[in-house]
Amino acid sequence: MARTNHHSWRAYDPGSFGNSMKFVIPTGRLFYTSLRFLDSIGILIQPEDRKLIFNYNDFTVISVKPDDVPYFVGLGGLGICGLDTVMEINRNLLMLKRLDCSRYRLSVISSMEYDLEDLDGKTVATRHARITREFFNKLGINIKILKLHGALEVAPLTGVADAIVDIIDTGNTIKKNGLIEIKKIMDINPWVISNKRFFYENEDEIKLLLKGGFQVGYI
Ligand SMILES: Nc1ncnc2c1ncn2[C@@H]1O[C@H](COP(=O)(O)OP(=O)(O)OP(=O)(O)O)[C@@H](O)[C@H]1O
Ligand SMILES: O=P(O)(O)OC[C@H]1O[C@H](OP(=O)(O)OP(=O)(O)O)[C@H](O)[C@@H]1O
Repeated sequence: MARTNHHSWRAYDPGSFGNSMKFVIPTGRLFYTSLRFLDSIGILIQPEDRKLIFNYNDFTVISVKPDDVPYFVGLGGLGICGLDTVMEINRNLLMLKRLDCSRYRLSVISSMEYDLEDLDGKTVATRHARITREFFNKLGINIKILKLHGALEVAPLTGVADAIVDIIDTGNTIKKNGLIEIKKIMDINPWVISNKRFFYENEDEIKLLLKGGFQVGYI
């Protein structure tokens, strides 16, 4: 297929490996983790301030906001993304390889020593509305969800919400703000993910690229 501009998804043929394979990585905390992983499989990217698209041999590496990685990978190619983001945004992707280099957890957090049942009828603020709804639904606990985009810790401290569902890494943020982890919902590792069609059309090459020995699974 003729390829006029390999930066454009329109010109991208997910069925053909090799000639400019897309690898979508997140900006933010996982950016350098992603570059280290790419380095380990032979894709050497030199980061540059404000630069979002990088080329290395047959690869085009594209950095987008973490929440947009599943969308771009859904169009074709491979990517790196936190498990929570895949579950929140697009579950129709393949989880190829778990990267054990770093780990977060997603937890229910509040300023009070609530039991989960105490949150029945209360408001929970989160960026992870889908995961939060499913978690409380499974327990038969009715909550109102307030969708916020960051600095969630402010919500229980100002009375805007009774609890939050948010990421904990070192625990410094909740400690600094006098908040308590009530219950862990899930551990979050970064994963190498793939568009399904792209994977099955290029399975051997991708396995070789990722050095094999990994499980292909659905969530
Ligand atoms: N150490 C980690 N382990 C696992 N997943 C991570 C880790 N760091 C970040 N993530 C993933 O990245 C997502 C967004 O994290 P981050 O805090 O980097 O976003 P952001 O602040 O919106 O990014 P940006 O700085 O570009 O605005 C998380 O929801 C999680 O999926
Ligand atoms: O346990 P810690 O190591 O303190 O990390 C947890 C904090 O990190 C994330 O926010 P981030 O820094 O991405 O900023 P945000 O609030 O704008 O999302 C998360 O939402 C917590 O606020």
